[in-house]
Amino acid sequence: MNPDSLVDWFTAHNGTFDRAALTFAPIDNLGWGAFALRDLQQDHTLFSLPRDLTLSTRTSSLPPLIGEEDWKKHGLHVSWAGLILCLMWEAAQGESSKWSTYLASLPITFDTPMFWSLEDLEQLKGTAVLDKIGKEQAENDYANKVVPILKSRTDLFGTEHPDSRFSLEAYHVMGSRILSRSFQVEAQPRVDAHEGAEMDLDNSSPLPHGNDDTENIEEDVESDDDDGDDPANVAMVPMADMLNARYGCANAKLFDEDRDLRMVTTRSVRQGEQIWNTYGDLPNSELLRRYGHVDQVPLAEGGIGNPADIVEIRADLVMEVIVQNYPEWAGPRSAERVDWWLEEGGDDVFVVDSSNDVPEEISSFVRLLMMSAPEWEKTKRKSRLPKPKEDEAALSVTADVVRRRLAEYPTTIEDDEALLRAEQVPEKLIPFNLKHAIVVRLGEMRILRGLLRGVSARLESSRTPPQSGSASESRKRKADGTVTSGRAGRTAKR
Ligand SMILES: C[S@@+](CC[C@H](N)C(=O)[O-])C[C@H]1O[C@@H](n2cnc3c(N)ncnc32)[C@H](O)[C@@H]1O
Repeated sequence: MNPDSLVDWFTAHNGTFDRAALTFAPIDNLGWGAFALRDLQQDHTLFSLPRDLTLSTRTSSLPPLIGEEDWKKHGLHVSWAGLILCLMWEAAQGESSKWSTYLASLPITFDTPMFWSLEDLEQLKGTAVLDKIGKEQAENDYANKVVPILKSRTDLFGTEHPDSRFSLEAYHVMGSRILSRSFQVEAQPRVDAHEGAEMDLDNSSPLPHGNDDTENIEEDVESDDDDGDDPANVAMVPMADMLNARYGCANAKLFDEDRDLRMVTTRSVRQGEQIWNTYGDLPNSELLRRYGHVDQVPLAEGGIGNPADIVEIRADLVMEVIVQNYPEWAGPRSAERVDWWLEEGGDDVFVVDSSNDVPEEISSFVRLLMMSAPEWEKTKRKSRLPKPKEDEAALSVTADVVRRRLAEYPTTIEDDEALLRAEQVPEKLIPFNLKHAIVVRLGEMRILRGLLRGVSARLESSRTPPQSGSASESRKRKADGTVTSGRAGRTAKR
């Protein structure tokens, strides 16, 4: 990559670039990055570009050549297949494409799990990454949408199949470029009443690419009133995609104006400082999946990690734990209740953050599965998810779920900490992918351990014997000397 020729190309196509304000330089393990050449005030425009210099299905020369009817007939308006085809098409045009210098500057290799070996992927077991890589879905799209149009329009794509410019490999490379570098750019900028003419690209972080999102995109494309995920809004934005991002470091952002897009400083920047965009302060699992890197910054509680880390817990694991470990608590017809939960808008995955609190959705879901038959009938009639309640049932189930969840990782926290400690010896450098996998799973396991500690402490205090003699306690005392505690009536020996 030659940043000077990129800047020359950019300005020759009506982009503006403040050469006195910023420059690009390579950085160890981050690729290229932007740096301030002098002290900059907040609201300084670093560069700007006209909308027609972005590369999307709206601006590429390919869609008009295929025609709207055929484009839709091949499903190229749904998911990223059409945009990926546009990128392959523009790259195949060589110098005659408006974007040739830009496309030539983009990476062709990636550190994302999409390109990992099966052995490396094993190291991600238990994390939120594995189910979301989307390789199979991308390959289905290629086979079912792209190959048929390649074959039916030999006047455009030639007769040689597979042509390396339109191969599956090229499809994955272009998909990964979109995944790690694209922005959400709407046809007409939204007017933000508070910010006047200048509009913040709220979704300016690059969009995800993969099978998990494809379905959402499909739904949104079909819905007239919400085009938030419309693939036509996904665009490559030359120059804006040269900025790196790190948790809490953002000092610049892309703004969408009537005629152009502008990269503007959002706070003052000192000479020599890196200019950081934001990718939305994502957890390491998402950073790795989309961008192929992880963030490690100093944490408030000590050590390093990513404060945005989260852990996903599947609702079916919670149900499994209740049915297996608490059959006496489980209300009848769990499967019917789960279906109802999903129909009422409940999630099938619960998100745990680093607050050590039981997510309200888990408490609500546990209540639903444990309520008596009459309570269940009443809840159904009201058509409202149960109010979350962090009682003994929710705490006990959560503790068991967390233990089960921790067992899904291939290692323990202690194993991974030992691996990282061993890396202090220079000749014991951990291979790149393994290091990333360790950082992702360690962040997740620490969140789970924090939650388990918090839940165990709260359970312990909820079981502390109350002052004797209260009327309600004597009502709960049983003849066999056990005392029921909590709404689910779990017994505890005194
Ligand atoms: C939008 S591009 C940014 C420009 C990129 N560095 C380049 O050389 O073209 C996103 C890519 O930059 C790299 N990157 C961005 N932020 C990073 C960070 N905090 N740590 C490591 N790599 C980072 C990752 O490879 C990511 O996929």
